[in-house]
Amino acid sequence: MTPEPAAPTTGDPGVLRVALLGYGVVGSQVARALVENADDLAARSGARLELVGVAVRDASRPRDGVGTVVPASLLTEDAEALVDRADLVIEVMGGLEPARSLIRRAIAAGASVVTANKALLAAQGPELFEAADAARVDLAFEAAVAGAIPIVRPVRESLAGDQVRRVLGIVNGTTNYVLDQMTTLGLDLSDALAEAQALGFAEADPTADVEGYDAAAKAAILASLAFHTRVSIDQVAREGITGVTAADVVAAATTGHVVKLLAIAERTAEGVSVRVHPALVPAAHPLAAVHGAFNAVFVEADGAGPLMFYGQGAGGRPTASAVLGDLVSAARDRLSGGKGSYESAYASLPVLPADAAVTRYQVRLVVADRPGVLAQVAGVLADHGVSIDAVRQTTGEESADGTASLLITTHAAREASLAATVAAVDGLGSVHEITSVLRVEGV
Ligand SMILES: NC(=O)C1=CN([C@@H]2O[C@H](COP(=O)(O)OP(=O)(O)OC[C@H]3O[C@@H](n4cnc5c(N)ncnc54)[C@H](O)[C@@H]3O)[C@@H](O)[C@H]2O)C=CC1
Ligand SMILES: N[C@@H](CC=O)C(=O)O
Ligand code: NA
Repeated sequence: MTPEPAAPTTGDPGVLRVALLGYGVVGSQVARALVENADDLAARSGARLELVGVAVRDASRPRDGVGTVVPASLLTEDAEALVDRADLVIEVMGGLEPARSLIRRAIAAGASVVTANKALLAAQGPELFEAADAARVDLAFEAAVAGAIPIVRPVRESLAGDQVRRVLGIVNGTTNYVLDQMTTLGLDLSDALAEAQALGFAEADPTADVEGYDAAAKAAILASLAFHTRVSIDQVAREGITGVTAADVVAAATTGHVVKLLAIAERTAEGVSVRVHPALVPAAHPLAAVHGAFNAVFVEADGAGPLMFYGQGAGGRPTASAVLGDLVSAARDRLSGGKGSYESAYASLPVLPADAAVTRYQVRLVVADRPGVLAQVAGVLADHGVSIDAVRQTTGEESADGTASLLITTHAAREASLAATVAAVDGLGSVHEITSVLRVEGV
């Protein structure tokens, strides 16, 4: 039997009660907009969106905007009680718990939920979506992927009649900011990361950014939507940017590339492949021009062809914009007695292992500078079925220590073949060091 649609519970059909869970970088901007733009939001929603409380860990701590924009009396440390008296719940506290339990509690009570929490959705999304579907309430999450950029809605709704083949992009603002500062200003990773944290781009634990977990969560969400298949974060092949050195960034520039952390989700004949890793992108590619905390996502679909989405992927106000868009939609759905779009996982495609991915590579190595070494290295690649596209010697023939630096670019090869090849090359007596192995994308 279809459950009855959830209905506003205030008793006043002209008011919807909004609970805000979290008053950090994003939550403080959401609260500000709810108060300052109340009339516009009411006109667009069809009801006043009344902020009835803000859950924080320590209500006595002074905070920007509290006591001026937001009445201090709205702050509470009792998130459960707050959820129990809301029609719409905004979860911007982050983390798995208590966010998950509070969202479950809200849904069970018939409230609609808006969240920016990609870590939670990529780990436990299916359970939450099923609960929301059963209760016929919205669980909206545009802010969870690429901040302000409308990407969740286009992939889930606008492309629902098409066949998406590939999603590729920059989906983490912090790492893009860090790599950009390393490339353009020569900053080191830790200094650039400290700046990104100060600007409010990074996660509470920035390891999630620099080790690629945040991008992997977003890749899992996008792949799930694009391919109508459940993909969880642990099915995403992940490599962060902590292994990217200043020398990699400089070497990339000498070959006309920039280093970017990419998220790639592809539909292949065998299933779905989802990966996150640093990659060399040609300097002329549009992704190379994505600077600071901006994000960009390319989507390729059979009918639509190529699509490109670009904008601010992190930061309080941009992310709050996505949260508020979802809030207005959820309010409208509620007032019309229905629920917005459903998540669909009907295709249930197999999610392929990491080593099935196929891509091009650039390998930098230091070898003994003597005749026959290049042929030896090339032979190892050939033995493993990895074909060479170009070889470049990057130190002159008169190098003082008798070594030469080589830069080998391969044609597309399977990840597994490349890994075996690199191990075999590393074992050659004439090879002193493999300096870096980076994938090449966007060619
Ligand atoms: N900062 C950004 O640019 C973006 C953040 N997000 C997501 O938005 C969410 C919030 O991020 P930020 O605002 O940056 O984090 P934040 O760390 O600045 O703020 C989190 C807030 O939640 C509160 N909080 C955490 N646990 C709590 C608990 N158990 N009880 C009560 N309050 C609690 C904290 O005290 C803090 O006020 C996260 O899920 C994040 O991944 C999504 C897109 C962009
Ligand atoms: N830490 C994230 C915030 C937005 O999702 C990022 O840097 O992209
Ligand atoms: Na978004």
